[in-house]
Amino acid sequence: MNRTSPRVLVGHGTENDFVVLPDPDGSVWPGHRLDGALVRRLCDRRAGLGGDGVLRVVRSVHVPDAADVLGADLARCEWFMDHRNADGSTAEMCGNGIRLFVHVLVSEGLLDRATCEAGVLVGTRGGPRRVGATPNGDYWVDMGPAREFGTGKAEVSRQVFSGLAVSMGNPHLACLTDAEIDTLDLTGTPSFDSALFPDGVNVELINVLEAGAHVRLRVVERGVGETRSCGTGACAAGYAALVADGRTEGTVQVDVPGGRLSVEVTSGTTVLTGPAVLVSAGVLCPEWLAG
Ligand SMILES: N[C@@H](CCC[C@H](N)C(=O)O)C(=O)O
Repeated sequence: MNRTSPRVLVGHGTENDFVVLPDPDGSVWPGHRLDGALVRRLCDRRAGLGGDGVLRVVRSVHVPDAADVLGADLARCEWFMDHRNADGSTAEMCGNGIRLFVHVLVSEGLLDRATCEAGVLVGTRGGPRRVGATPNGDYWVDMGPAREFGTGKAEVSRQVFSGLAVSMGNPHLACLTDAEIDTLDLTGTPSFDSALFPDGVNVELINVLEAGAHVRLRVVERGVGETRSCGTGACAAGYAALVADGRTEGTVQVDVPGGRLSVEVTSGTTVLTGPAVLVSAGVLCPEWLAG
């Protein structure tokens, strides 16, 4: 390995796992180098490092499309979460990824702990999001409001589920169901109404454990398949659980296969809180990169 081998980290938020590429000045992974094919290779669980997606840690000024999505907020967001799904597509937002992103900024010495505790604004393709550390080492993210845009259906595991269409920056269909979600086979690709979701959708299947307060969630993510957690999906699920309980505000505990998240919905916003874990750090082998 030589000194020019790109650094790489692997981590997760409630077992929604990511390959993380530190690239503060945008010189290691310019857009054309980190193309869809390379993202798919990195996320391959047998031939690559494995992950539900890739997070490039880069300053906003070095991301060509950041100015388009952030507008005047570009100057307020030093850092940009350049997120890719495992299939190479980009997504507007990633609630688990952004907590890991800020954890990496601190662990790489790119952000001091005190600033992080106060909360730091991070650019995403869904707009700026404030992220901060909690006293117990978890991270909170101000995800913005859950925006409802109708109702829809999806067919998963040969069953049709109805739910609320919710935008958390990215699209979700949050389906409360009495079907025991643990028994469902979620290996297939859901079918859904493409007029309601022209850019695809993340499908949440939700069992209510305590009305408006506690749910269990499984998610089939756009661009990935079933994951062990989805932060934006947890927010959509928490919001749908509150609506089903006749409320639009409250705190919902969301249990996912990979752990537990907390979602606090108020009239103006949604705050997601949960862990971020770094697993390993190293370099990519030039031979592997050369393909
Ligand atoms: N796992 C993420 C969501 C990632 C993006 C999603 N697959 C999409 O395409 O919208 C999360 O934690 O929110």
